[in-house]
Amino acid sequence: MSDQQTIIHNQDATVHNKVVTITLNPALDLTGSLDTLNIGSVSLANKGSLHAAGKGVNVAKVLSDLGAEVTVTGFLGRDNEALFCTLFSEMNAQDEFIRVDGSTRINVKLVEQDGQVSDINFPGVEVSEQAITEFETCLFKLAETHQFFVLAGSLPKGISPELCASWIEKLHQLDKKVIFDSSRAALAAGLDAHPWLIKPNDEELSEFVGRELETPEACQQAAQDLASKGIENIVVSLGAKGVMWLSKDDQNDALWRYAQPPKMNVVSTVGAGDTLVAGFCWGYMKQWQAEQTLSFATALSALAVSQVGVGVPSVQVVTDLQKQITHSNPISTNV
Ligand SMILES: Nc1ncnc2c1ncn2[C@@H]1O[C@H](COP(=O)(O)OP(=O)(O)OP(=O)(O)O)[C@@H](O)[C@H]1O
Ligand SMILES: O=P(O)(O)OC[C@@]1(O)O[C@H](CO)[C@@H](O)[C@@H]1O
Repeated sequence: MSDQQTIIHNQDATVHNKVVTITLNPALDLTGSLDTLNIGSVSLANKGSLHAAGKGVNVAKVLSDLGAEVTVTGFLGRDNEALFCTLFSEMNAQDEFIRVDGSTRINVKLVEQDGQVSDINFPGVEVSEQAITEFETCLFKLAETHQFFVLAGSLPKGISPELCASWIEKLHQLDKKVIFDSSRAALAAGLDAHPWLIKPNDEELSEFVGRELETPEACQQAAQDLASKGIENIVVSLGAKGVMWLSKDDQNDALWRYAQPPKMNVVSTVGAGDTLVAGFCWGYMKQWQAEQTLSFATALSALAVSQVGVGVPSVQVVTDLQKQITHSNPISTNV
């Protein structure tokens, strides 16, 4: 890493320990483990679990395990909030979720013995105008005392992609670091709102650019097209193949870094992307050098696939895994 890149990565002098995660459409994840899923007939689950989740909640759990002071917000159904409240209290998180009428959705995750996961994600509760106003007040109050915001997951009924994008833009105008991880229309609208870091997976990137991305070079080209929108960090996750990260240096040159995890014993990949996001956020909060952030986040996410649900069972295991991450040379081109 050149001195200049180190300076760019470390340009914020303050070390941060506080972060806000925003989950507009949280979920209770009902995970069932099966030998094989029989589509169109009966499948028997060997075991099951129900836990509080949703992308931003998962990111919050990982950051909290790492030692961050986490505030969680978004919209939560009043009728089945108990598992969320228990989790937030275990995490010692500040609960700023706006309560809305109805029940938070239950998403079904069917994990087969070979690690393949079938996700059935439901739409979620309807959010009223009044709840939106309450949320906006809460969000911009939190902006008075926080620098890092992670907005992750899909949108519930009542929140348009444009409204979500307007929150990202406003946080950007306030000079906040917004990490944005969504998909489909929400991702498309949010990309024009100057998020500071995005983490599409290769499929989401392909859907956004409207073409197949069969090689790392094709993914890189698509990400470079996005960089022209003024997004500082584009992290493309590639499942078992690892991570590609595009950032810019002072000369407006694109700088690519790549990290590949070792082969893992896959139990469930649900939440691996959220764990990667949390790892990047933590590296920035701790002002680590870029290579350290990348290898840590990659190791953290690789470890996540060896368990059901998210969380950091041992930082030592992450550190050991970090030593097994391989990197290719960064590619430097003009954006
Ligand atoms: N089979 C695997 N083996 C090792 N590491 C993995 C595996 N799958 C995922 N990872 C790690 O987790 C990261 C995120 O995974 P992935 O690209 O599947 O994200 P995602 O599609 O956003 O995941 P999610 O299921 O949480 O939405 C990868 O970049 C990689 O570092
Ligand atoms: O419908 P969204 O918000 O895109 O995704 C929701 C979700 O699949 O994401 C998490 C895993 O990343 C799960 O905990 C949750 O069920």
